Amino acid sequence: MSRFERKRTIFRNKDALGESYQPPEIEERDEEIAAYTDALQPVVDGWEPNNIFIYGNTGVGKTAVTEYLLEELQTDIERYDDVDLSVISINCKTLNSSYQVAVRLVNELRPSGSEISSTGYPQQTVFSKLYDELDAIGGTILIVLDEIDSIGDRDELLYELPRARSNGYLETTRVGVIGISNDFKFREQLDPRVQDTLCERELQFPPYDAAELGNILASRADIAIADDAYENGVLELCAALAARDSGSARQALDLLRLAGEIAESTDADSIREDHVEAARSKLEQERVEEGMRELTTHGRLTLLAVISKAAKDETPCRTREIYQEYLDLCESSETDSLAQRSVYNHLSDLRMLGILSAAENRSGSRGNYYSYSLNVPFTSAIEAMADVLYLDREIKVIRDIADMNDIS
Ligand SMILES: Nc1ncnc2c1ncn2[C@@H]1O[C@H](COP(=O)(O)OP(=O)(O)OP(=O)(O)O)[C@@H](O)[C@H]1O
Repeated sequence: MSRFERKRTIFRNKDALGESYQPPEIEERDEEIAAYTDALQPVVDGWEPNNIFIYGNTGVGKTAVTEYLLEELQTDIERYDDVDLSVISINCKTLNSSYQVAVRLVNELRPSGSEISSTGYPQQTVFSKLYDELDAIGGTILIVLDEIDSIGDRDELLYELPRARSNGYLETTRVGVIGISNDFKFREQLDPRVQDTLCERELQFPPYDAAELGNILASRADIAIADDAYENGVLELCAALAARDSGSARQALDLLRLAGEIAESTDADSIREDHVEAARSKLEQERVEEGMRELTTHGRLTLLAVISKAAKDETPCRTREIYQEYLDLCESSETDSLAQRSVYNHLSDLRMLGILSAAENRSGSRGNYYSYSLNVPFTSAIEAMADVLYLDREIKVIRDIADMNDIS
């Protein structure tokens, strides 16, 4: 028997559950699509395009809907000879200033071999090069800037680009910017003049609920999963778990894909609910581990202090109690401890990462305070910690206490 053999019992087209797959149909976004279509109408009519700003949490279809609609727009517009549309899409994730975004755009537009270097020019020179490239193309150009918040406060390009024509930098070309972001604060932080232009049309994409995620999963499962290869209730469970956590279609699809992989690797004939549960705890653990990789030693010790309180069944608990636990851990691991204020900051970071949750309590004259709990299952948290912290003795004690208290 050969070592590698094809397994196709579970998946018909596994790529259809992957990140780069563009679904042929978009489910559950009719209202957003209608508003988006309306915002794009001037392109069809041959007028100056609107600048559009799309925002919403991660995984709610901002990119998928944009790609889908722009493809339809490009097809439909072929009927009109007097409109010449080009679309340039870039992801700004690794580009954290106007300068870098402008360089990337210039290089996207230039033939290979004549790209410009990413350093060494005055910003206005790069902008002028960009205008030259845009003017050379002519017609209408839509520039999609995904994860636009990465640009930070060096956002001059977002002010200049939409005004380039009225300021005489562009003669023949009409430019529209489509900015996409999952950072709600970004819009507020923009220079008001940038806000006015960039957010000419704003579209918010809300998180999906369980029923919507169920429909998205059902239509994707038709393409991705073999006939009869998932049991009743599996899609609903993936949808419910993702809806409860984030409302993200990406999370729901990831759960289904991983559940399928687990079913496949255990030679099951179909995906069952226990595969979904296993996938959930694996993904959760990955999320905790990913968050923890970013933490400093003291961030990890702070988290371990909360885990230790959870093992004793003493969460939610206040900063001061967590701090005491942290001091004990520092002492037993012979690590110099930080002041309470710093531990407080670590608790906030852990909360931002979604590893901890915090409830605000009112305590009358002494003001409000937070009580913290783990926001992930105890087992995922302690296992992830065991992988990154070399505190075998302390971790074993915490596990024993958790066993005694039936915490899992
Ligand atoms: N309404 C939908 N119908 C079908 N598939 C969807 C829908 N919404 C999202 N998806 C799928 O979910 C995944 C995540 O969607 P997408 O990348 O569009 O999210 P996003 O809002 O752009 O997230 P981020 O802010 O993280 O980039 C993709 O695989 C996409 O195909």
